[in-house]
Amino acid sequence: MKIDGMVALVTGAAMGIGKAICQMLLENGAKGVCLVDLVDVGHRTAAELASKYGDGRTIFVKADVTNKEQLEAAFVQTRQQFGRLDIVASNAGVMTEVNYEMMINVNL
Ligand SMILES: NC(=O)C1=CN([C@@H]2O[C@H](COP(=O)(O)OP(=O)(O)OC[C@H]3O[C@@H](n4cnc5c(N)ncnc54)[C@H](O)[C@@H]3O)[C@@H](O)[C@H]2O)C=CC1
Ligand SMILES: CCCCCC(=O)/C=C/[C@H]1[C@H](O)CC(=O)[C@@H]1CCCCCCC(=O)O
Repeated sequence: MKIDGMVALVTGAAMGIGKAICQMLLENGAKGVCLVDLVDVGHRTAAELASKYGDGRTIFVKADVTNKEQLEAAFVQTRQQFGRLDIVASNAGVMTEVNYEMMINVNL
């Protein structure tokens, strides 16, 4: 897939598969990537990717994907920062037997 110049938003991007998706997008020419996650580690991940792939190509928005207002704010900030939004990777997910409702809300 040709992604030169495209802008992406990736949820659950602070670590794991989400972080790897961000790396893949940046390596393949994405103009910018918005990392969305509810943990502060996302700040460090965005900075690490910026130092590797170029300043101005990543932003981090702290948001819980189950919170409509926070998630919408992430979409708005992405468009404000990069001027467009082409790709959304809905990657955030949890697996827990303790809080089934929360698991469904995050994963769906
Ligand atoms: N690792 C695996 O073997 C498999 C993973 N998956 C799916 O792939 C996705 C990523 O998995 P991993 O990278 O292994 O998980 P991970 O646990 O390493 O990373 C998940 C990220 O999602 C974030 N997150 C969790 N709840 C959130 C919320 N409410 N709002 C925003 N961010 C939230 C976490 O803070 C974390 O940074 C998940 O959806 C998982 O269900 C599916 C099958 C297998
Ligand atoms: C197949 C189990 C792999 C577990 C290794 C792992 O890294 C777990 C990651 C979880 C992450 O923290 C959030 C998740 O949802 C991941 C677990 C996904 C498990 C899928 C199991 C599918 C199946 O039952 O075959």
